[in-house]
Amino acid sequence: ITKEQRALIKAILDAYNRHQIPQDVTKKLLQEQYSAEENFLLLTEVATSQVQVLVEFTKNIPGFLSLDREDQIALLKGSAVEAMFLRSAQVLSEKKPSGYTEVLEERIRKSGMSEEFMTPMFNFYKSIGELHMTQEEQALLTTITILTPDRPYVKSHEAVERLQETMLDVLRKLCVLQHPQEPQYFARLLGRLTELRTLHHYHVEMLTSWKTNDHKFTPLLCEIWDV
Ligand SMILES: Nc1ccc(C(=O)O[C@H]2C[C@H]3CC[C@@H]2C3)cc1
Repeated sequence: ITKEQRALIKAILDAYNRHQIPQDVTKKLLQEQYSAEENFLLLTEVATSQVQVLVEFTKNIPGFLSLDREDQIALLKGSAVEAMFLRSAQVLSEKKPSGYTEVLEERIRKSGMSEEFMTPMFNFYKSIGELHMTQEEQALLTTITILTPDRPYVKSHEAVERLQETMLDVLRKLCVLQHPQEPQYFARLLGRLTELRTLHHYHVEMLTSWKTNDHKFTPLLCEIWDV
């Protein structure tokens, strides 16, 4: 790993750790009473807060702000769902003593979300948990998801691809260093990105079913997901 790559890892990890869901949102998850309506409202708050965190994190990805402005928006809109599930999977798989993960899982299960969506989502959470990713790997994998060149409406495909390749190169080297006994570890991480895309598809259906049952979204969620 070169000096520049070490600096890149540090910049991305700092940004990833600096932008987390605010305490007041996680506290609410623990305190509010349980009902499908209340759980849905809390999930809406979690999702909204995760999108805000995602936007702030993305702005700190070295090179992102030098991309074409419209492409920056296209990348954010195209990756929001995947970055959100990646982050919530990482949060849920850290068995924190705060009981936050159990409560979030409980509220997700009782939020009026359809069964057919819940199963793939919790399978994904489990598969992320089994990887025992380091903080750097989590931050880099999220960055790679955001810098996916083939999102809808991305114009300068090559510019995004160059940036993503830089991150993929760093992650590959990091995996070799941090998981020497698992030569396939890097490939397994990238395999999670494929699983994320199927979740993305389920998510669109989940949003539509919530919308048709007149569930309220925040303006930010409506804007980022065009609902
Ligand atoms: N009004 C909405 C509420 C929640 C979501 C959502 O995607 O929730 C995700 C955030 C994390 C908790 C459930 C999943 C993972 C979308 C619209």
